[in-house]
Amino acid sequence: MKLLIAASGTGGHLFPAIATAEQLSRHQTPCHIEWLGVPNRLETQLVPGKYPLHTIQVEGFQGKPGLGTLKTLARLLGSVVQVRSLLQKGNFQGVFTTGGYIAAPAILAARSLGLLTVLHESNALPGKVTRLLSPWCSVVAVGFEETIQRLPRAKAVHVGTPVRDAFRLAPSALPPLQLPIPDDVPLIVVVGGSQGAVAVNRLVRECAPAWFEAGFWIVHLTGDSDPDAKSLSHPQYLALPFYDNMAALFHRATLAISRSGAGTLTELAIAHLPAILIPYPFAAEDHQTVNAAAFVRAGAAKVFQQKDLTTEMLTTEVLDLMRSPQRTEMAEAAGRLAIADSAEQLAKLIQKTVGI
Ligand SMILES: CC(=O)N[C@H]1[C@@H](OP(=O)(O)OP(=O)(O)OC[C@H]2O[C@@H](n3ccc(=O)[nH]c3=O)[C@H](O)[C@@H]2O)O[C@H](CO)[C@@H](O)[C@@H]1O
Repeated sequence: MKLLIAASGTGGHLFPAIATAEQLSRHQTPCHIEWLGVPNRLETQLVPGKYPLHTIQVEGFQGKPGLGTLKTLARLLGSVVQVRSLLQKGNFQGVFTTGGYIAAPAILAARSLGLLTVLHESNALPGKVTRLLSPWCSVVAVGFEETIQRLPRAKAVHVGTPVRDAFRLAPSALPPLQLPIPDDVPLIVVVGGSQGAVAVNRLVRECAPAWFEAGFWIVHLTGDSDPDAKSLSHPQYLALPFYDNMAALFHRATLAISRSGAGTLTELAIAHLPAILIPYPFAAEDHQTVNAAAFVRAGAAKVFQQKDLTTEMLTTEVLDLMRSPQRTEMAEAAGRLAIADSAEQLAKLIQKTVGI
């Protein structure tokens, strides 16, 4: 089988696609995979060397309809033509996409050629492209069970969201050379999605002295756009713009303070890690709040809106939670949400749908 994977932009779109691609490559009948992305996005760092990467320019529809919308529409049509030609020349049999802007030309081009298309939607509240184009897909795999009801015209199946291989293997210890953290200390990990979260970073730095005093250590993944990322220094504090070995870090951590992107939530569940969630307030249609609500309902996390959360509130909440048996219950609840074999399920679905 020859498959085009259209996944672009953030870790939330790319890591599940890469995990699925790796799973497909393990199949007895190997699957030839090529990638469709956008120039200058994360895929240009993660994909080359693994799969041939084709890039096109795409953008989303923003704001009120007007001249800008017409230009975007014209560009979308242009990109559909480009993807059609790629699919035809390359003799691809199907398309797999993890949604977002890149999914629109990929699904439309595949559909216009009668090719089979599998879409994975990791968010509880499906994005615009998913809502609009899911009825055109052969099958839509969803990360949250509740999403099925939000896509009444699609053939939707709940498979969870695939995670990187390291999350599915026995947990490895944190490499002491990368993160020298004593074995017996309580550890808070702060993560703002694949791009970091400047507002959360600021809040955490203000709360940190009280947490250090309580004996906690902090690993702070700041992202690379925080100008103050290096402003805090303490023996119990390690700040990094990005860290790869999230599986080892989440398995070692006692509590996470996190945005509520679907990728991170899935990993928190697999690592049985309780969390304080602060949804990104500017995420499209506030979808991170809907993701977080599913974890709160399950008892796996607590959620605070950024606009309501003060330094005092977060300081106390963390101190209380780190000392409370409620954390264990939250960890168990997180574990119940985990679908560890999501990549296998999704790879099988693609194989069945596209026909290898
Ligand atoms: C701002 C925004 O709109 N983000 C969206 C984006 O994901 P975004 O990439 O922001 O967030 P996710 O939580 O889905 O994924 C982040 C991924 O990056 C990894 N990571 C993060 C930091 C780090 O140092 N190292 C590392 O490996 C995390 O472990 C995770 O796998 O797409 C997701 C899937 O549609 C959405 O749910 C998110 O709401």
